[in-house]
Amino acid sequence: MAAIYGLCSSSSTSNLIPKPHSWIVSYPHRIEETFKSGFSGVSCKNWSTNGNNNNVLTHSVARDVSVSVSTTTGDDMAGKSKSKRVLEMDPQVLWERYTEWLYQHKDLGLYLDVSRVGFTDEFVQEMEPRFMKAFKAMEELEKGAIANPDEGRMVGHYWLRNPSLSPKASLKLQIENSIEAICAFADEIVGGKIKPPTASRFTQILSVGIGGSALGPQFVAEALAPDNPPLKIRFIDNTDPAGIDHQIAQLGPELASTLVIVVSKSGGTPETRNGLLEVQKAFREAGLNFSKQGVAITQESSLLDNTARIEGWLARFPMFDWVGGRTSEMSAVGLLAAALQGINIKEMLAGASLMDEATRSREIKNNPAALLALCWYWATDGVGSKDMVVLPYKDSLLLFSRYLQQLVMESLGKEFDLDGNRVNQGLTVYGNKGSTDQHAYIQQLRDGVHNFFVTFIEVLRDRPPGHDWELEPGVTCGDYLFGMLQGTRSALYSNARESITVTVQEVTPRSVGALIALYERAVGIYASIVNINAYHQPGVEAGKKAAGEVLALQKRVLSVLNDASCKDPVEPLSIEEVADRCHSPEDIEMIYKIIAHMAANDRAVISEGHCGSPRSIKVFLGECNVEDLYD
Ligand SMILES: O=P(O)(O)OC[C@H]1O[C@H](O)[C@H](O)[C@@H](O)[C@@H]1O
Repeated sequence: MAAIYGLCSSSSTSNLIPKPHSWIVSYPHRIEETFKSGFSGVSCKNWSTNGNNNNVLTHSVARDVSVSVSTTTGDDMAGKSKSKRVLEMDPQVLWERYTEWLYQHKDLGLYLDVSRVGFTDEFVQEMEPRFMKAFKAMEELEKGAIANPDEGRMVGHYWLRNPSLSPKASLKLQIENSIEAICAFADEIVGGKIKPPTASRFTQILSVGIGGSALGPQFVAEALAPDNPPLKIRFIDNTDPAGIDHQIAQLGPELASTLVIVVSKSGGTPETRNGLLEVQKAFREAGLNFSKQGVAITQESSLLDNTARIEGWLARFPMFDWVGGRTSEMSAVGLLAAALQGINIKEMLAGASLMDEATRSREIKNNPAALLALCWYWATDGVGSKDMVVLPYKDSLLLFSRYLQQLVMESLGKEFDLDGNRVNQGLTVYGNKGSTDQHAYIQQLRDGVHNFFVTFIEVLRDRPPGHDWELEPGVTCGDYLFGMLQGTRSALYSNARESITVTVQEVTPRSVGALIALYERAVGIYASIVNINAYHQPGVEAGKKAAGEVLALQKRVLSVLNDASCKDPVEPLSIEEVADRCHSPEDIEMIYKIIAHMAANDRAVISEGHCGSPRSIKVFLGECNVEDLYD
C-alpha cells in the first residue's frame, strides 16, 4: 500500500511541528542554524499534530524540509513516529545523554557511544517489540534452527568460538578437532617440522580465495600480523592475470618456500579456481611440486576438496556447511592464516566469545549489537536511506570497512523480505581510515550531501608502552590522531551529521575478535528487525550466470572467426557478419566487446577500421586451428 507522509512546507502551520521530547530543543538559535545548514532534503514522517511549542523551530523546519513519498507498507512504518533530525546541541544535555547511553564491556575494555545519534526514548520504546522478536530469533538460530530458509541451512558461526553451544555433539567435536588440527599444523609449519621439498622452511603464505574466503584473513593480517611474522602473507583474490603475475613475481625464488592456501567454501568459485591454476603453472615452470606446498580449506567433497585429496596436497581443513563465507573468519578460513602469522587465535576466539555473551542480552541498552542495529534503523529509516561510513582512526584497521562492506551489504542487501514482499533492503558501507580521509572526502561529509552517518573506531592505546614521546610540549603524535577524531566527530555533529563511536583499548587479537563478533550480531539482529534473510546471497548468482554466458558466446565467436581464418585467402569479418554467423544478432554489442578484448590481447587481428568505430572493423584470427577447438 502506498502511503504519503506528512507534508511540511513554509505555508504549513504549527500542527506539523514535531512532538517535543525531554532532551530536544534547548538552544533554539543553534537548532535553527543546524536546520539551515544541514537539513535540506530531510523527509518528514508522521509528524505529530501536537505542535505550538517552539515557533523558532517551526519556521526553520518549514523552510528546509521536503515532502517524502514512500511506498513502504504500514508495518514498515512501525517505530518511525519520530521527530527526526532534531539533534540536541546543548553541551550539558549532550553530556547527560552520553553518560546515560554509554555502553561499556569491562572485560573487553570496549565502549560504544551512541549519543550522537538522535533517536528518542519514544523510538526505542516503539522498536522494543521488534527487538524482542529479533532476540528470540537469534536464540533459535544459536540453538540450530534453519535460520537460512532459502538454502535450508543452520547458521552456526557463533558455535565456532563456543563449541559447547553447538546443537549436536558431533558438530562440537568437528569444531574442536578443526581448531586442534589448525594449531598443530601451524606449530609444525612455523617450527620447521613440516618443510617444503626444496627449502629449509616455509617463509611465505600465498592465500588464494575471494569474498568471504579472503576479506577476513586480509583484515586480520593487516590488523594483527606482527612486524616480522613467521610467515608473511600475500593474497590472490581475483582473476586478474596481471594481479596474479604481480604476486608471483613478488615471491620470486621464495615460491619454493611458499605455502599456498586455497580457500573456497563451495570449492568451485571460478576466480579461485583460476588463481589455483595460475599458481600451479608457476610452480611447474619453477620445477616445484605444488602438491607438497598446497593446502585446501573447503567443504568436504567439494571439487577443491576432491582435487586436493586426489593430488595428495599437504593438508586439507574443513569449511562447514553451516558457516557462511562472510562469517567464516573464526573458522579455518581465518584461523589457519592467522596462526601461521603468529597471531594468537585462541585470544581472537575468546574476544569473540565474550562479545557473543554480551550481545545475547535482551536489554537493548545493555546489548552493543542491538544498540548498533537501533542506530542503523534510526539513521536510515530502516530502509538504508543513508550510508554507513566506517572510519577507524588506526592504520592497522584500514581494511575493517572493506571487511564490513561484504558482511553488511551481502547480508542486508536483499530484494525480498522473509514474507516475499519486494523491499530492496540494504545498508551501504564504505570508508578507509582517519585522519587520512579527512584530507580526502570528509569535506563532503561535513558540508555536502547529507546521505550518511559515521561510525568512528577509536583505539585508545597509541603505541606500545615505552615508545611514546612529545613532538611538541605536552603533545604526542597520537594526541594529534585523537584530536583529529574528536574534532571530526564534533564538526560533523554541529552540522547535524550523526555518528557512532566504538572504542577499544588496543588492536589485539581479543579486540579484533570482539569487533568481528559485534558486527556479525548487529547484522543478524538488524536483519531480523527488517525481516530479511541475512544469510543467503541470491543476487550474486545473476552476475556469475551472465559471466558464464559471455564466455559461452566468446567460444562461438572464436569458432566463427576460426572458420573464416582457415579459408584461403583468409576472410576478415565485420562485427555484423560475426553476429549473424553466431546466430546471435541480438548480442552484437557483446560480440564487439569480445573482439575488442581479444584484439587488445593479440588474439584477434583487426585488418580494417578501428575499435573506436565498431562498424568499421574487419577481424580475423592470427592463427587458424584446422581442428576447430572452440565449439
Ligand atoms: O568461498 P567461496 O565458495 O569460494 O565463495 C566466495 C564468495 O563468493 C560468492 O560469490 C559469495 O557471494 C560470497 O559470499 C563468497 O564468500
